[in-house]
Amino acid sequence: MSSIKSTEFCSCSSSSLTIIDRPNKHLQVEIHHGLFSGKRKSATDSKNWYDELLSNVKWHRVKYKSSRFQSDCETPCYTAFYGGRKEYKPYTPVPDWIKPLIKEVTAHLNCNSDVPIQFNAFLLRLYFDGNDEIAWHTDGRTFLGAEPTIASLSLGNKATFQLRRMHNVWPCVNGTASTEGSIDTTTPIESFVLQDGDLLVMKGKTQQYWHHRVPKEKGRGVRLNINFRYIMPGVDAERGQMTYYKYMVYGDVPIDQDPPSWTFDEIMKKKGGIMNFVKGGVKRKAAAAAAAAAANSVAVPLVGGQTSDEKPQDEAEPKIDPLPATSKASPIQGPTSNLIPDIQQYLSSQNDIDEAVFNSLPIEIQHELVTQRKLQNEPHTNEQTTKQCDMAEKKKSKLSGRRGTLNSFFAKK
Ligand SMILES: O=C(O)CCC(=O)C(=O)O
Ligand SMILES: [Fe+2]
Repeated sequence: MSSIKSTEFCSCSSSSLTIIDRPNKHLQVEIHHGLFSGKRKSATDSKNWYDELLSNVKWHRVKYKSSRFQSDCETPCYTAFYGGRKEYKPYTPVPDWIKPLIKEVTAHLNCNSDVPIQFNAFLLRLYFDGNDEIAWHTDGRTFLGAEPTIASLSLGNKATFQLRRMHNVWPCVNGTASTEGSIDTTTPIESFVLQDGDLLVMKGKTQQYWHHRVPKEKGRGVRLNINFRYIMPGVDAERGQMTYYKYMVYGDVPIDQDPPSWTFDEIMKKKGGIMNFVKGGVKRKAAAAAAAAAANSVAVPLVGGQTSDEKPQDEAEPKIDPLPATSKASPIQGPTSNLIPDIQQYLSSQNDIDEAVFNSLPIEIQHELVTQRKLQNEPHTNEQTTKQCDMAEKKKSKLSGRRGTLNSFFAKK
């Protein structure tokens, strides 16, 4: 394997790094903070990768029948998969637009590493909101090697990433899948908050001894994750690659057919028609605002579901305590502060509206909703002319047409 150590793109010196190295617990994790966020563009590439992903990726929500459970399953977040080994099928070449990002992540890790690091398989996840998740799992697989280096880039909304120690996670003794009984309850769960642009790296025996997950979190907005792995040639690699494509792309759709997929804009529409209101150019801001708003909201992990590229989870989730509150979202910032009383009144009167979701909406939609409420509630005075009433009625009916879609978007889940 040729060395790809390079300082060409290296920004190691200017990024802060958290290193967790606990050999007695077989835990080896690094977090390279804020490396690839929109705010801190790299020296060589001015693209905002969050926007690039939202514009370019076609996402899947994979459905498959679990033979173990004899039931229909759906992955708990949107997924895509690029690469693997060309000699195996299925194989989707890594698209050109994402190559500079991969090059940069790889170069960055190599300038901090004595052994050459390379990646050929890329798992992409879109967590649309706090109901999307990935449950406890290990990334450990024979075809990734005994001690794989797995890098994971977070973009957009912050999220909680947790690790729990296991006794028999991978490779499982006697082929028995890990169960609740295998959790090392004497070792506390590790929790990190991954922010926009953080690159988390798991190394050494971490996959052999630890599960990780991203739990559901109330109020979380759009988050993206790219997971960088290297499928080694040889034993099990072909089957392994097939498994990735099955659980990230095809599900039960045969590989000679096109699996269903959606762009981010289509997902937004599917989620409740918000794009009907958002004119070109504003949509990225809407997603960015979603990230910012939920970043300020209180993080409360809920109970997990099932993994996606991994086999369905076969264990009851332990309930974990809610995380401590960080900072509470302010109802609204910036030029619309004169609307604060109206907005507060609006939010307190709308039991079915999630405040974090409201805060993430473009300002003009916030205005529209508040105006809509005022129109509905304000009694007409005797002084009102017929013309004014007509106009108000017209506006009311225009807005109520939009209301259904917005309400379904807002509905607290
Ligand atoms: O979204 C994340 O941070 C983690 C994703 C993950 O664990 C995986 O893709 O295997
Ligand atoms: Fe993982």
